[in-house]
Amino acid sequence: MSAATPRLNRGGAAAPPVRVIHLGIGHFFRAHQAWYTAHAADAEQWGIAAFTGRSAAVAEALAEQDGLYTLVERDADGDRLEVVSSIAEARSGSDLARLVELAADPRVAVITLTVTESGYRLRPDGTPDPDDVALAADLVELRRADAAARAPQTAIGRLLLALDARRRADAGPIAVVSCDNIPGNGAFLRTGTEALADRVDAALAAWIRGQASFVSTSVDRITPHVTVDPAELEAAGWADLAPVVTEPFADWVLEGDFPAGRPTWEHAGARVVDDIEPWEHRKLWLLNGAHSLLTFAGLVRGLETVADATADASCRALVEDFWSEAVAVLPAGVEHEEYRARLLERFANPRIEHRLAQIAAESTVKVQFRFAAVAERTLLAGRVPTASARAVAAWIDWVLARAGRPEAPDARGDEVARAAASVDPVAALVALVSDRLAASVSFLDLVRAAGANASATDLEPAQSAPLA
Ligand SMILES: NC(=O)c1ccc[n+]([C@@H]2O[C@H](COP(=O)([O-])OP(=O)(O)OC[C@H]3O[C@@H](n4cnc5c(N)ncnc54)[C@H](O)[C@@H]3O)[C@@H](O)[C@H]2O)c1
Ligand SMILES: O=P(O)(O)OC[C@@H](O)[C@@H](O)[C@H](O)[C@H](O)CO
Repeated sequence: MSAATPRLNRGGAAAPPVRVIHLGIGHFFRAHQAWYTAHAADAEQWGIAAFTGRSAAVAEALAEQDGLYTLVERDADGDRLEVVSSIAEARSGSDLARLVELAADPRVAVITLTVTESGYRLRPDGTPDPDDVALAADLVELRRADAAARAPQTAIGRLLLALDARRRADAGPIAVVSCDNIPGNGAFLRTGTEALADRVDAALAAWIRGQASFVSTSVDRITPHVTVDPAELEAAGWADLAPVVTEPFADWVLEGDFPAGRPTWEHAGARVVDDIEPWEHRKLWLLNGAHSLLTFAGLVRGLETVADATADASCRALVEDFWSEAVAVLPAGVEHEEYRARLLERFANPRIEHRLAQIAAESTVKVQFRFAAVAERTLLAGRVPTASARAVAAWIDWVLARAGRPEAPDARGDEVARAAASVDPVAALVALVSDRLAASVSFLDLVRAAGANASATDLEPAQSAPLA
């Protein structure tokens, strides 16, 4: 950066007033919810106080530039740069005093979250795992008599701290909006939050049941974790410590109530619907399911990006077959042909370097929500789930090939390692994602026929060599 290039700043102008709290300042939040909020018709009334989930680094970078950052919309034939101005404050997640202060402010109307699927630390049905040590430690924190001394570490622990502050301040109802790729994310988060609140304080649990609205969302914008060349920004006239690259496409579908109001996100194209399930299934199965399948099949073939795997005929055939099986269990009336065609274009964008290794993280929960969900419904419909069995086989082949290599984090990694080392790894791994499928001998046969029939101990080291 040249000494003369100014860092982004508001030039003394005020940021919009904080009316939204966000937990988890990742790439996606900055490409999606913060962008929608900046494009609301009433954007000047809706500032976001964004808190990190773990490291404070991005909050420190944003704080140095008044919360502003560059969103680079990367199309196949060029970049479009935009400075997004909706983050009024960026804070470390450990700044609990500010979180509590804001949650107790009646002007704050919405709490959004992007903390990844595993960041909720909940089981797939939303219930907390009684053996989760981090949640157990947060329950101890949240029960401390001295409210000011409570210091929960998990995302849901901090959400409970915020909701309790609001209750104690009698600041009125609030909407809680999960924006992670989890089916029924609103009900999922409500189940976990209420169950944990029951174990903290009956008054808090009752308040949450009466005053907190849990909104479900389907969120869509491919946002890879890539860096931006500082020279590109310098050429535009500014320097930025926290730019984000995303695709031009964006979609947001929401179902639920906002009892204290919300930005007019529909001004930027968001849709509020009565029943989100069809939209959510279409997006999670077709887009995220295909991303996961391209990842497992692509990595074992030595491929590195979504665009590379999409261009590979064998990976593409797996995806097309999985799509055909998945659309057969989508509710009637959900458009899918144009959606599939558009997905292929989005995946093939050669300038979006979406690394398969990024999507490989937390694979177990994704296989459960994406492949196993389609296989179970196909069986229930009386059909043979050949394509979703192939998808599960691709996951198992990838798991077995990378045995002992911990590159892709997985909250269930220990269970996966035990299953992979068992005498029947196919049955044991399928049991991790679906009891129903594990009990189906014909499904296990389909998975084995698709290629997932190695035992972890049979693998030669060379088989794991091409993996990212
Ligand atoms: N990147 C995308 O294309 C995309 C698109 C749609 C939805 N999403 C959803 O957004 C999520 C985040 O994606 P991203 O690209 O922003 O990732 P990221 O790595 O840039 O950010 C993840 C955020 O989650 C927080 N986090 C992670 N683990 C946590 C934990 N255990 N407890 C609390 N906070 C935790 C991190 O601190 C960070 O703020 C995804 O997991 C997915 O559910 C992402
Ligand atoms: O970590 P995941 O698998 O939930 O998400 C990885 C990508 O599939 C995802 O980030 C997509 O790019 C996104 O869901 C597009 O809207």
